Amino acid sequence: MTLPHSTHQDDELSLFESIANDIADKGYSIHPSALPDNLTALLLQHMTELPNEHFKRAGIGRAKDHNINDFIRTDEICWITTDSDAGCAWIKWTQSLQDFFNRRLFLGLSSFESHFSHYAKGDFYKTHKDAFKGEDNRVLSVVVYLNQYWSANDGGELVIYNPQSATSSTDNDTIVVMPNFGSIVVFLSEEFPHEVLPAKRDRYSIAGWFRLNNSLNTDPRQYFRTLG
Ligand SMILES: O=C(O)CCC(=O)C(=O)O
Ligand SMILES: [Fe+2]
Repeated sequence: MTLPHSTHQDDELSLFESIANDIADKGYSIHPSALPDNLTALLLQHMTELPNEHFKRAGIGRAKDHNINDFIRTDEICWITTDSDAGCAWIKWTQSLQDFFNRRLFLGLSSFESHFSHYAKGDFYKTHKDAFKGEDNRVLSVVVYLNQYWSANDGGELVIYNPQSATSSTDNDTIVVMPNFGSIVVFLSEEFPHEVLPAKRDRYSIAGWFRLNNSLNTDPRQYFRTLG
């Protein structure tokens, strides 16, 4: 008897299901080498071929409070648009994930924004949250990594801290993620302080955020178990 092959759609659905379950249970989800290989490779190729002048020093804060701060983060970013095949393929994938979250968790996510990040040797991003209660409409953070052959000596780990505890690298609840090719991390933007440790070689990633429409006066996150 031949078993039916699992299709690309089956794989995608079970990945999305697993991410959604994790988010509902514990507020974060980590999947090593889960982004489809062809998409990861396309994104890496596009990112490394982008001219240097497309990358700008990343800032912190939004709009009028936006500023560059060498003590907090030193990476360079380039916002992702549909101007390239790679950008289109990525935005299509994130749209499917957004639709899945909205169907499965009734999150009411209405938009997505994301940028490539390049951390050169020595670059870091100190502990921060991606959104602040009542101030921002970023709901879910998504990070994917594009680095082939990353080793434990290359640094650049993402460290995610327990929402309840003060930041300390000896904390038992601390999660350390290597920025390996195709790995996906998703977490509730307001809940988890996190940082990027200094990279010891070029580190390529995408950081993105699913947002809620500002005009909605009911925030569906109230239906989640409170994490903090
Ligand atoms: O690249 C990472 O591992 C995380 C980046 C990050 O936290 C951010 O850009 O807000
Ligand atoms: Fe972040």
